[in-house]
Amino acid sequence: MGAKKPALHFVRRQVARILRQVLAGNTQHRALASIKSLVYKPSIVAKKATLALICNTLKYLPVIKDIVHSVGLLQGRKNKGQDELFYVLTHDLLFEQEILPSGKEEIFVLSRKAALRAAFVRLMMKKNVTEIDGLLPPETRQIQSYIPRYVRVNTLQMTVDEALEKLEELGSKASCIPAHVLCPDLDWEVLDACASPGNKTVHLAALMKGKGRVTACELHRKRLQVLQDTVKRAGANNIQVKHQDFLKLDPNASDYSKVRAILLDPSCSGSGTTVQRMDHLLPVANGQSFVFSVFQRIDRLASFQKAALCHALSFPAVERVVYSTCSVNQRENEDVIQSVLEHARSHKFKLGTVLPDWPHRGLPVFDGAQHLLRTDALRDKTDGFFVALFVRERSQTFEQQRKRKSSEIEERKTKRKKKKQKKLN
Ligand SMILES: C[S@@+](CC[C@H](N)C(=O)[O-])C[C@H]1O[C@@H](n2cnc3c(N)ncnc32)[C@H](O)[C@@H]1O
Repeated sequence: MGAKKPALHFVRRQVARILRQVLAGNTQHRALASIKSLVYKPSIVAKKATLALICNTLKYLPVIKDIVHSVGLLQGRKNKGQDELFYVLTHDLLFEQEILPSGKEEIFVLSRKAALRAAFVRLMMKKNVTEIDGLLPPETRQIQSYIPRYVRVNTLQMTVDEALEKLEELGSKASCIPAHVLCPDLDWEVLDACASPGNKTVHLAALMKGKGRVTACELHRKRLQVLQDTVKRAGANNIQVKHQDFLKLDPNASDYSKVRAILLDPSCSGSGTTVQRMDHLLPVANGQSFVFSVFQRIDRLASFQKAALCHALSFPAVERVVYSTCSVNQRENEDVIQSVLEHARSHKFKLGTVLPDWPHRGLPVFDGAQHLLRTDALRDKTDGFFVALFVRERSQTFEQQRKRKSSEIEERKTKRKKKKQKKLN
Protein backbone atom coordinates (compact mmCIF):
# COMPACT_ATOMS: atom_id res chain seq x y z
CA MET A 1 0.00 0.00 0.00
CA GLY A 2 1.27 3.51 -0.86
CA ALA A 3 1.65 6.35 1.65
CA LYS A 4 -1.52 8.23 2.68
CA LYS A 5 -2.19 11.13 0.32
CA PRO A 6 -2.43 14.61 1.92
CA ALA A 7 -5.93 16.19 2.14
CA LEU A 8 -4.89 18.85 -0.35
CA HIS A 9 -4.44 16.14 -2.98
CA PHE A 10 -8.22 15.46 -2.89
CA VAL A 11 -9.24 19.09 -2.51
CA ARG A 12 -7.31 19.97 -5.70
CA ARG A 13 -9.13 17.30 -7.69
CA GLN A 14 -12.46 18.44 -6.31
CA VAL A 15 -11.62 22.03 -7.24
CA ALA A 16 -10.59 20.91 -10.74
CA ARG A 17 -14.01 19.24 -11.23
CA ILE A 18 -15.86 22.40 -10.14
CA LEU A 19 -13.62 24.55 -12.31
CA ARG A 20 -14.44 22.31 -15.30
CA GLN A 21 -18.19 22.83 -14.71
CA VAL A 22 -17.71 26.58 -14.47
CA LEU A 23 -15.49 26.81 -17.54
CA ALA A 24 -17.61 24.40 -19.59
CA GLY A 25 -19.98 27.30 -20.16
CA ASN A 26 -23.17 25.30 -19.74
CA THR A 27 -25.34 28.38 -20.13
CA GLN A 28 -28.42 27.03 -18.36
CA HIS A 29 -26.33 26.00 -15.42
CA ARG A 30 -24.46 29.28 -15.35
CA ALA A 31 -27.71 31.20 -15.21
CA LEU A 32 -28.85 29.31 -12.15
CA ALA A 33 -25.83 28.38 -10.09
CA SER A 34 -23.13 30.38 -8.42
CA ILE A 35 -19.67 29.21 -7.46
CA LYS A 36 -20.87 28.99 -3.87
CA SER A 37 -23.84 26.80 -4.76
CA LEU A 38 -21.48 24.32 -6.46
CA VAL A 39 -19.13 24.29 -3.47
CA TYR A 40 -21.92 23.94 -0.89
CA LYS A 41 -23.31 20.74 -2.45
CA PRO A 42 -23.43 17.94 0.17
CA SER A 43 -20.96 15.80 -1.80
CA ILE A 44 -18.17 18.40 -1.48
CA VAL A 45 -15.76 17.90 1.44
CA ALA A 46 -13.53 20.55 3.07
CA LYS A 47 -15.83 23.28 1.75
CA LYS A 48 -13.89 26.24 3.15
CA ALA A 49 -10.58 25.15 1.64
CA THR A 50 -12.33 24.22 -1.62
CA LEU A 51 -14.05 27.60 -1.90
CA ALA A 52 -10.80 29.46 -1.18
CA LEU A 53 -8.88 27.47 -3.78
CA ILE A 54 -11.54 27.72 -6.52
CA CYS A 55 -11.85 31.48 -6.00
CA ASN A 56 -8.13 32.08 -6.06
CA THR A 57 -7.60 29.84 -9.09
CA LEU A 58 -10.40 31.63 -10.97
CA LYS A 59 -9.08 35.00 -9.90
CA TYR A 60 -5.63 34.29 -11.37
CA LEU A 61 -6.83 32.04 -14.21
CA PRO A 62 -5.87 34.35 -17.11
CA VAL A 63 -2.37 34.69 -15.59
CA ILE A 64 -2.10 30.93 -14.96
CA LYS A 65 -3.24 30.09 -18.51
CA ASP A 66 -0.74 32.55 -19.92
CA ILE A 67 2.11 30.86 -18.00
CA VAL A 68 0.91 27.28 -18.65
CA HIS A 69 0.65 27.92 -22.40
CA SER A 70 3.95 29.80 -22.63
CA VAL A 71 5.83 26.70 -21.34
CA GLY A 72 3.64 24.29 -23.36
CA LEU A 73 2.67 22.39 -20.18
CA LEU A 74 -0.43 20.83 -21.72
CA GLN A 75 1.03 20.05 -25.12
CA GLY A 76 1.18 16.40 -26.10
CA ARG A 77 -0.67 15.21 -22.99
CA LYS A 78 -3.05 12.36 -23.75
CA ASN A 79 -5.63 13.08 -21.07
CA LYS A 80 -7.17 16.35 -22.28
CA GLY A 81 -9.83 16.25 -19.53
CA GLN A 82 -7.28 17.26 -16.93
CA ASP A 83 -6.40 20.80 -18.01
CA GLU A 84 -8.17 22.25 -14.97
CA LEU A 85 -6.17 20.11 -12.55
CA PHE A 86 -2.98 21.47 -14.12
CA TYR A 87 -4.26 25.03 -13.69
CA VAL A 88 -4.92 24.32 -9.99
CA LEU A 89 -1.50 22.71 -9.52
CA THR A 90 0.22 25.61 -11.30
CA HIS A 91 -1.67 28.00 -9.04
CA ASP A 92 -0.44 26.19 -5.93
CA LEU A 93 3.11 25.89 -7.19
CA LEU A 94 3.44 29.56 -8.11
CA PHE A 95 1.20 31.41 -5.67
CA GLU A 96 0.76 29.20 -2.62
CA GLN A 97 3.31 26.69 -1.55
CA GLU A 98 5.52 23.86 -2.69
CA ILE A 99 3.43 20.97 -3.92
CA LEU A 100 4.20 17.43 -2.77
CA PRO A 101 4.68 14.62 -5.30
CA SER A 102 1.44 12.93 -4.14
CA GLY A 103 0.19 11.92 -7.62
CA LYS A 104 1.44 11.61 -11.19
CA GLU A 105 0.06 15.03 -12.13
CA GLU A 106 1.89 16.63 -9.19
CA ILE A 107 5.10 14.83 -10.24
CA PHE A 108 4.72 16.09 -13.81
CA VAL A 109 4.17 19.72 -12.73
CA LEU A 110 7.13 19.51 -10.35
CA SER A 111 9.28 18.30 -13.25
CA ARG A 112 8.47 21.61 -15.03
CA LYS A 113 8.86 23.77 -11.91
CA ALA A 114 11.87 25.76 -13.12
CA ALA A 115 10.28 26.56 -16.50
CA LEU A 116 6.98 27.61 -14.87
CA ARG A 117 8.71 29.88 -12.34
CA ALA A 118 10.86 31.47 -15.06
CA ALA A 119 7.75 32.14 -17.19
CA PHE A 120 6.08 33.74 -14.17
CA VAL A 121 9.05 36.08 -13.59
CA ARG A 122 9.15 36.96 -17.31
CA LEU A 123 5.46 37.87 -17.23
CA MET A 124 5.94 40.14 -14.18
CA MET A 125 8.83 41.88 -15.91
CA LYS A 126 6.89 42.24 -19.16
CA LYS A 127 3.96 43.84 -17.33
CA ASN A 128 6.35 45.88 -15.21
CA VAL A 129 4.78 44.83 -11.87
CA THR A 130 6.33 43.74 -8.60
CA GLU A 131 3.28 42.04 -7.02
CA ILE A 132 1.11 39.20 -8.34
CA ASP A 133 -2.07 41.30 -8.01
CA GLY A 134 -0.51 43.79 -10.42
CA LEU A 135 -1.21 41.17 -13.11
CA LEU A 136 -4.98 41.27 -12.48
CA PRO A 137 -7.37 43.48 -14.46
CA PRO A 138 -8.17 46.73 -12.56
CA GLU A 139 -11.90 45.82 -12.14
CA THR A 140 -11.00 42.55 -10.37
CA ARG A 141 -8.61 44.36 -8.04
CA GLN A 142 -11.26 46.95 -7.24
CA ILE A 143 -14.01 44.39 -6.53
CA GLN A 144 -11.72 42.22 -4.35
CA SER A 145 -10.92 45.12 -2.07
CA TYR A 146 -14.29 46.78 -2.06
CA ILE A 147 -17.04 44.77 -0.34
CA PRO A 148 -16.92 44.68 3.45
CA ARG A 149 -18.83 42.14 5.52
CA TYR A 150 -22.12 43.26 7.05
CA VAL A 151 -23.83 41.73 10.07
CA ARG A 152 -27.14 42.10 11.82
CA VAL A 153 -27.28 41.52 15.57
CA ASN A 154 -29.80 38.95 16.77
CA THR A 155 -31.13 41.10 19.62
CA LEU A 156 -32.94 38.09 21.00
CA GLN A 157 -29.52 36.71 21.97
CA MET A 158 -27.45 39.84 22.79
CA THR A 159 -27.79 43.60 22.77
CA VAL A 160 -26.47 45.76 19.94
CA ASP A 161 -24.02 47.32 22.39
CA GLU A 162 -22.66 43.93 23.42
CA ALA A 163 -22.25 42.90 19.79
CA LEU A 164 -20.63 46.22 18.89
CA GLU A 165 -18.17 45.87 21.72
CA LYS A 166 -17.15 42.45 20.40
CA LEU A 167 -17.00 43.63 16.81
CA GLU A 168 -15.42 47.01 17.45
CA GLU A 169 -11.92 45.92 16.51
CA LEU A 170 -13.22 44.64 13.15
CA GLY A 171 -15.09 47.86 12.34
CA SER A 172 -18.28 45.97 11.39
CA LYS A 173 -21.54 47.62 10.22
CA ALA A 174 -25.05 46.20 10.42
CA SER A 175 -27.76 46.67 7.81
CA CYS A 176 -30.94 44.82 7.10
CA ILE A 177 -33.14 47.36 5.43
CA PRO A 178 -36.54 45.71 4.71
CA ALA A 179 -37.46 44.64 8.26
CA HIS A 180 -36.15 47.93 9.64
CA VAL A 181 -38.28 49.87 7.12
CA LEU A 182 -41.39 47.78 7.82
CA CYS A 183 -40.98 48.96 11.41
CA PRO A 184 -43.92 47.05 12.97
CA ASP A 185 -45.40 47.91 16.35
CA LEU A 186 -44.42 45.44 19.03
CA ASP A 187 -47.88 43.90 19.30
CA TRP A 188 -48.70 43.68 15.58
CA GLU A 189 -49.59 40.64 13.53
CA VAL A 190 -46.98 40.57 10.77
CA LEU A 191 -46.66 38.37 7.70
CA ASP A 192 -43.38 37.41 6.05
CA ALA A 193 -44.82 36.32 2.70
CA CYS A 194 -41.81 34.54 1.15
CA ALA A 195 -39.70 33.72 4.13
CA SER A 196 -37.00 31.06 3.75
CA PRO A 197 -34.14 31.00 4.74
CA GLY A 198 -35.67 33.33 7.34
CA ASN A 199 -33.11 36.09 7.86
CA LYS A 200 -35.74 38.80 7.64
CA THR A 201 -38.25 36.75 9.63
CA VAL A 202 -35.99 36.57 12.66
CA HIS A 203 -34.95 40.19 12.22
CA LEU A 204 -38.65 41.15 12.40
CA ALA A 205 -39.13 38.97 15.48
CA ALA A 206 -36.18 40.69 17.13
CA LEU A 207 -37.43 44.19 16.24
CA MET A 208 -40.73 43.21 17.86
CA LYS A 209 -38.78 42.16 20.97
CA GLY A 210 -40.32 38.68 20.86
CA LYS A 211 -43.84 40.16 21.14
CA GLY A 212 -46.75 40.26 18.66
CA ARG A 213 -46.68 37.53 16.02
CA VAL A 214 -44.77 36.93 12.80
CA THR A 215 -46.27 34.38 10.42
CA ALA A 216 -43.65 33.15 7.97
CA CYS A 217 -44.86 31.49 4.74
CA GLU A 218 -42.71 29.30 2.56
CA LEU A 219 -43.86 27.49 -0.55
CA HIS A 220 -41.09 24.93 -0.96
CA ARG A 221 -40.90 22.04 1.48
CA LYS A 222 -37.10 21.74 1.41
CA ARG A 223 -36.68 25.44 2.11
CA LEU A 224 -39.25 25.19 4.90
CA GLN A 225 -36.80 23.04 6.86
CA VAL A 226 -34.11 25.70 6.47
CA LEU A 227 -36.58 28.34 7.68
CA GLN A 228 -37.49 26.23 10.72
CA ASP A 229 -33.80 25.80 11.55
CA THR A 230 -33.16 29.57 11.31
CA VAL A 231 -36.10 30.30 13.61
CA LYS A 232 -34.93 27.69 16.12
CA ARG A 233 -31.34 28.97 16.11
CA ALA A 234 -32.52 32.55 16.63
CA GLY A 235 -34.43 31.56 19.78
CA ALA A 236 -37.52 33.47 18.60
CA ASN A 237 -40.82 32.43 20.13
CA ASN A 238 -43.14 34.85 18.34
CA ILE A 239 -42.78 33.20 14.92
CA GLN A 240 -45.24 30.79 13.35
CA VAL A 241 -43.86 28.95 10.32
CA LYS A 242 -46.30 27.85 7.58
CA HIS A 243 -45.83 25.62 4.57
CA GLN A 244 -47.98 27.83 2.39
CA ASP A 245 -48.29 29.40 -1.04
CA PHE A 246 -48.64 33.09 -0.20
CA LEU A 247 -50.72 33.68 -3.34
CA LYS A 248 -53.31 31.24 -2.00
CA LEU A 249 -53.69 32.85 1.43
CA ASP A 250 -57.19 34.24 1.87
CA PRO A 251 -56.72 37.86 3.08
CA ASN A 252 -60.19 37.82 4.64
CA ALA A 253 -59.77 34.56 6.58
CA SER A 254 -59.91 35.17 10.31
CA ASP A 255 -56.21 34.27 10.74
CA TYR A 256 -55.10 36.99 8.32
CA SER A 257 -57.70 39.71 8.51
CA LYS A 258 -55.78 41.26 11.43
CA VAL A 259 -52.36 41.32 9.73
CA ARG A 260 -51.01 44.90 9.97
CA ALA A 261 -47.73 44.63 8.08
CA ILE A 262 -46.37 42.44 5.30
CA LEU A 263 -42.77 41.93 4.30
CA LEU A 264 -42.56 40.69 0.72
CA ASP A 265 -39.10 39.59 -0.34
CA PRO A 266 -40.07 37.33 -3.25
CA SER A 267 -37.93 35.05 -5.37
CA CYS A 268 -35.87 37.21 -7.73
CA SER A 269 -33.00 36.89 -10.17
CA GLY A 270 -30.44 37.74 -7.45
CA SER A 271 -28.61 39.91 -9.96
CA GLY A 272 -27.58 42.29 -7.16
CA THR A 273 -25.61 39.58 -5.40
CA THR A 274 -23.35 38.71 -8.30
CA VAL A 275 -20.33 40.44 -6.77
CA GLN A 276 -20.55 38.61 -3.44
CA ARG A 277 -21.56 35.40 -5.27
CA MET A 278 -18.26 35.93 -7.10
CA ASP A 279 -19.86 35.85 -10.56
CA HIS A 280 -17.21 38.32 -11.72
CA LEU A 281 -14.83 35.36 -11.54
CA LEU A 282 -16.96 33.35 -13.99
CA PRO A 283 -16.07 33.44 -17.66
CA VAL A 284 -18.06 35.96 -19.67
CA ALA A 285 -21.28 34.46 -21.02
CA ASN A 286 -21.65 34.42 -24.76
CA GLY A 287 -24.39 33.24 -27.07
CA GLN A 288 -27.89 34.37 -27.82
CA SER A 289 -29.57 31.50 -25.95
CA PHE A 290 -28.07 32.52 -22.60
CA VAL A 291 -29.27 36.11 -22.90
CA PHE A 292 -32.68 34.96 -24.13
CA SER A 293 -33.18 32.48 -21.28
CA VAL A 294 -32.23 35.15 -18.73
CA PHE A 295 -34.84 37.55 -20.15
CA GLN A 296 -37.50 34.86 -20.12
CA ARG A 297 -36.71 34.02 -16.52
CA ILE A 298 -36.83 37.66 -15.44
CA ASP A 299 -40.21 38.08 -17.13
CA ARG A 300 -41.58 35.07 -15.26
CA LEU A 301 -40.19 36.38 -11.98
CA ALA A 302 -41.62 39.86 -12.56
CA SER A 303 -45.11 38.42 -13.17
CA PHE A 304 -44.93 36.51 -9.90
CA GLN A 305 -43.54 39.55 -8.05
CA LYS A 306 -46.38 41.73 -9.32
CA ALA A 307 -49.04 39.14 -8.40
CA ALA A 308 -47.56 38.73 -4.91
CA LEU A 309 -47.36 42.50 -4.34
CA CYS A 310 -51.00 43.04 -5.44
CA HIS A 311 -52.01 40.21 -3.11
CA ALA A 312 -50.12 41.78 -0.19
CA LEU A 313 -51.88 45.11 -0.80
CA SER A 314 -55.29 43.44 -0.58
CA PHE A 315 -55.15 42.38 3.10
CA PRO A 316 -57.87 44.43 4.84
CA ALA A 317 -56.02 45.54 8.00
CA VAL A 318 -52.55 45.97 6.49
CA GLU A 319 -50.97 49.39 7.08
CA ARG A 320 -47.47 48.82 5.75
CA VAL A 321 -46.06 46.64 2.99
CA VAL A 322 -42.37 46.43 2.20
CA TYR A 323 -41.29 44.98 -1.14
CA SER A 324 -37.62 44.10 -1.58
CA THR A 325 -35.37 42.25 -4.00
CA CYS A 326 -31.67 41.55 -4.27
CA SER A 327 -31.97 42.28 -7.97
CA VAL A 328 -30.68 45.29 -9.87
CA ASN A 329 -33.04 44.81 -12.82
CA GLN A 330 -35.54 47.60 -13.44
CA ARG A 331 -37.99 44.93 -14.62
CA GLU A 332 -38.12 43.35 -11.12
CA ASN A 333 -37.96 46.64 -9.25
CA GLU A 334 -39.29 49.99 -10.49
CA ASP A 335 -41.43 48.30 -13.19
CA VAL A 336 -43.13 46.04 -10.65
CA ILE A 337 -43.87 49.00 -8.37
CA GLN A 338 -45.17 51.13 -11.24
CA SER A 339 -47.42 48.30 -12.45
CA VAL A 340 -49.23 48.06 -9.07
CA LEU A 341 -49.61 51.80 -8.35
CA GLU A 342 -53.22 51.97 -9.50
CA HIS A 343 -54.17 48.87 -7.54
CA ALA A 344 -52.36 50.34 -4.52
CA ARG A 345 -54.22 53.65 -4.81
CA SER A 346 -57.57 51.85 -5.01
CA HIS A 347 -56.71 50.25 -1.64
CA LYS A 348 -55.63 53.66 -0.25
CA PHE A 349 -51.90 52.95 -0.28
CA LYS A 350 -49.24 55.45 -1.26
CA LEU A 351 -45.51 55.07 -1.53
CA GLY A 352 -43.61 55.91 1.66
CA THR A 353 -40.04 57.23 1.38
CA VAL A 354 -37.61 54.48 2.27
CA LEU A 355 -34.76 55.78 4.47
CA PRO A 356 -35.12 59.42 3.32
CA ASP A 357 -31.45 60.19 4.00
CA TRP A 358 -30.18 57.38 1.78
CA PRO A 359 -28.56 59.00 -1.27
CA HIS A 360 -29.39 56.37 -3.91
CA ARG A 361 -33.00 56.30 -5.05
CA GLY A 362 -35.07 54.30 -7.55
CA LEU A 363 -34.39 54.78 -11.25
CA PRO A 364 -36.38 57.85 -12.35
CA VAL A 365 -38.72 55.93 -14.66
CA PHE A 366 -41.96 57.21 -13.12
CA ASP A 367 -43.07 60.06 -10.95
CA GLY A 368 -42.61 58.80 -7.38
CA ALA A 369 -39.55 56.62 -7.99
CA GLN A 370 -37.60 58.95 -5.68
CA HIS A 371 -39.42 57.23 -2.77
CA LEU A 372 -37.71 53.94 -3.63
CA LEU A 373 -34.29 52.88 -2.42
CA ARG A 374 -31.49 51.23 -4.33
CA THR A 375 -28.08 50.06 -3.20
CA ASP A 376 -25.21 49.34 -5.50
CA ALA A 377 -22.25 47.02 -4.88
CA LEU A 378 -19.51 49.46 -5.80
CA ARG A 379 -21.09 52.73 -4.65
CA ASP A 380 -22.52 51.46 -1.36
CA LYS A 381 -20.15 48.58 -0.61
CA THR A 382 -22.97 46.07 -0.26
CA ASP A 383 -25.11 43.80 -2.44
CA GLY A 384 -27.26 45.47 -5.07
CA PHE A 385 -30.64 45.79 -3.35
CA PHE A 386 -34.03 47.41 -3.89
CA VAL A 387 -36.68 48.40 -1.34
CA ALA A 388 -40.14 49.96 -1.70
CA LEU A 389 -42.58 50.84 1.05
CA PHE A 390 -46.35 51.19 0.75
CA VAL A 391 -48.18 52.96 3.57
CA ARG A 392 -51.95 53.00 3.94
CA GLU A 393 -53.03 56.62 4.00
CA ARG A 394 -55.06 56.24 7.16
CA SER A 395 -51.88 55.22 9.01
CA GLN A 396 -50.39 57.97 11.18
CA THR A 397 -47.84 55.78 12.87
CA PHE A 398 -45.00 55.83 10.34
CA GLU A 399 -43.49 59.24 11.07
CA GLN A 400 -43.91 58.86 14.84
CA GLN A 401 -42.19 55.47 14.79
CA ARG A 402 -39.41 56.62 12.52
CA LYS A 403 -38.70 59.56 14.83
CA ARG A 404 -38.77 57.27 17.87
CA LYS A 405 -36.41 54.77 16.23
CA SER A 406 -33.90 57.39 15.11
CA SER A 407 -33.81 59.02 18.52
CA GLU A 408 -33.19 55.56 20.05
CA ILE A 409 -30.29 55.05 17.64
CA GLU A 410 -28.85 58.49 18.47
CA GLU A 411 -29.14 57.72 22.19
CA ARG A 412 -27.24 54.45 21.73
CA LYS A 413 -24.51 56.21 19.71
CA THR A 414 -24.04 58.85 22.42
CA LYS A 415 -23.87 56.18 25.12
CA ARG A 416 -21.22 54.28 23.16
CA LYS A 417 -19.18 57.42 22.59
CA LYS A 418 -19.29 58.24 26.32
CA LYS A 419 -18.29 54.69 27.24
CA LYS A 420 -15.37 54.81 24.79
CA GLN A 421 -14.28 58.19 26.13
CA LYS A 422 -14.42 56.85 29.68
CA LYS A 423 -12.21 53.92 28.70
CA LEU A 424 -9.68 56.26 27.06
CA ASN A 425 -9.56 58.44 30.16
C1 LIG B 1 -35.72 35.73 -1.82
S1 LIG B 1 -36.20 34.34 -0.91
C2 LIG B 1 -36.61 35.06 0.64
C3 LIG B 1 -35.41 35.39 1.50
C4 LIG B 1 -35.83 35.75 2.91
N1 LIG B 1 -36.72 36.89 2.93
C5 LIG B 1 -34.63 36.05 3.81
O1 LIG B 1 -34.28 37.21 4.02
O2 LIG B 1 -34.03 35.11 4.32
C6 LIG B 1 -37.79 33.99 -1.55
C7 LIG B 1 -38.43 32.76 -0.92
O3 LIG B 1 -39.81 32.75 -1.33
C8 LIG B 1 -40.23 31.43 -1.54
N2 LIG B 1 -41.43 31.48 -2.39
C9 LIG B 1 -41.51 31.58 -3.73
N3 LIG B 1 -42.79 31.62 -4.12
C10 LIG B 1 -43.55 31.59 -3.00
C11 LIG B 1 -44.95 31.59 -2.75
N4 LIG B 1 -45.84 31.65 -3.76
N5 LIG B 1 -45.38 31.54 -1.48
C12 LIG B 1 -44.47 31.47 -0.45
N6 LIG B 1 -43.15 31.42 -0.62
C13 LIG B 1 -42.68 31.49 -1.88
C14 LIG B 1 -39.01 30.81 -2.20
O4 LIG B 1 -39.05 29.40 -2.09
C15 LIG B 1 -37.87 31.43 -1.39
O5 LIG B 1 -37.55 30.64 -0.29
